[in-house]
Amino acid sequence: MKILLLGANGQVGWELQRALAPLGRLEICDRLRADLDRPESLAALVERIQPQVIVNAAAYTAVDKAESDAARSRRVNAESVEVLADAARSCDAWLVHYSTDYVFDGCKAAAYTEDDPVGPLSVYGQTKLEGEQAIQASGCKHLILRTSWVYAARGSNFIKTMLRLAAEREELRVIADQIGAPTSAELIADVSALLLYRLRHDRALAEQATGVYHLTAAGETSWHGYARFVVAKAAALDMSLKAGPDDIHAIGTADYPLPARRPANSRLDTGKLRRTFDLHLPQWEYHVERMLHELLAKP
Ligand SMILES: NC(=O)C1=CN([C@@H]2O[C@H](COP(=O)(O)OP(=O)(O)OC[C@H]3O[C@@H](n4cnc5c(N)ncnc54)[C@H](OP(=O)(O)O)[C@@H]3O)[C@@H](O)[C@H]2O)C=CC1
Ligand SMILES: Cc1cn([C@H]2C[C@H](O)[C@@H](COP(=O)(O)OP(=O)(O)O[C@H]3O[C@@H](C)C(=O)[C@@H](O)[C@H]3O)O2)c(=O)[nH]c1=O
Ligand SMILES: [Mg+2]
Repeated sequence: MKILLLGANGQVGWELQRALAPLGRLEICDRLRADLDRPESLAALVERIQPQVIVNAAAYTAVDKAESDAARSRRVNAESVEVLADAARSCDAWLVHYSTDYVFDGCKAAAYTEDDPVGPLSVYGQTKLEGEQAIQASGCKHLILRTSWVYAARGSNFIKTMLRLAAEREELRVIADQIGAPTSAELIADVSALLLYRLRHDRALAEQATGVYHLTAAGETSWHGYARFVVAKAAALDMSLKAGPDDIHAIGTADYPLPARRPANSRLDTGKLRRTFDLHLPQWEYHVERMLHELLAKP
C-alpha cells in the first residue's frame, strides 16, 4: 500500500510518520514538497504518486493570525483540501483528514456529536469547515477526524506555553470557562493507523465507513484545569518553576481578549468512532503524563 502523507513535520504529521510506517510505503511530504498555499500544485503530485491513501496533516493552525490572514488560511484549509479530495476521487484513494472542535459555536450544553449543526466562530474554524465540506462534496472515500486541543512533545502547543510561562512568572491567568479534551498527537496517529488497517482488511466496513468521526481523548477539563495539571506534574518531575498549581488563577474568556473567538464547549462525543471501529480511548491525563515524562524525566 502506498500512502501519501502531507504536513509530515507538524505535531500530528510527525507521529503519523511513525504510526503509518508499518502499513506500507510512505511518501513523506513537508511544506517544500507539497505546499498547500499553492493548491494548483497538488493535483500533479497525487497524479504522479498514485497513492492508495492520502493522509493530510497539514493545516493553517494559527487561530488568531488567521483572523487577519483569511485568504491564506482558506487556501491551505479549504482550497487545497478540495484539490486533494478531487485527486483522491480520481485515483480511488482514501483521504484521511483532520478537523477541529472549532467548527462548532460551543453553545451546546452536552458533548457534540457528528450530526450536530456546525457554526464556527473564527476564520480558522470557518476555513476548516469549508475543507470538510469540500471533501464531502468530492465523493472521495474519506475519514474526517475532528479532534481538539492537540499537543505533542515535538511542536508548539499549550503545554509548552504553560511550562515556559510558569518558569518565567510567579502567577498565571488561565481561562476556566472553555472546556474540552486535550488530545495527544500520538493517540491521533495511532488511531489513524488502526482505522486504515481495519479498512484494508474489512471490506464490509470499508464500504460504509466514509464520514466524519470525533476523535479525542476521554474525559474533559478547562484550559485552567489543564494548566494546573501540567504544572503540578512538571513540579513533581523536578522542573524548576516560579508558579505552582495554586498560582494559576482562573479567569473568564472575557478577561483574556484575543482576535479569534473560541467555543465555550469544545467537548466532542466519540461514541461513533468507538462503536464503529471497536476502539477504546484513554483518559486525557494518561498521554499528558507520558508527554511530560518524555520532555522532563531524567534517565
Ligand atoms: N493543534 C491543535 O490544537 C488542533 C489541530 N487540529 C487539526 O489537526 C491537524 C494537525 O494539526 P497539528 O499537527 O496540531 O498542527 P501543526 O501546526 O503542529 O502542524 C501543521 C503542519 O502543517 C504544515 N503547513 C502549514 N501551512 C502549510 C502549507 N502552506 N503547505 C504545507 N504544509 C503546511 C506546517 O508546516 P511547517 O512545519 O513547515 O510549519 C506543519 O507541519 C490539522 O488539520 C489541524 O487543523 C484539530 C484540533 C486541534
Ligand atoms: C497563553 C494563555 C492562553 N490562555 C487561553 C487562550 C485560549 O483560550 C486557551 C488556549 O490557548 P491556545 O493558544 O493554545 O489556543 P488555540 O490556539 O485556540 O488552540 C486551538 O488550536 C486549534 C488549532 C484547534 O483546532 C483547537 O482545538 C485548539 O487546540 O488558553 C489563557 O487563558 N492564558 C494564557 O496565559
Ligand atoms: Mg469540488
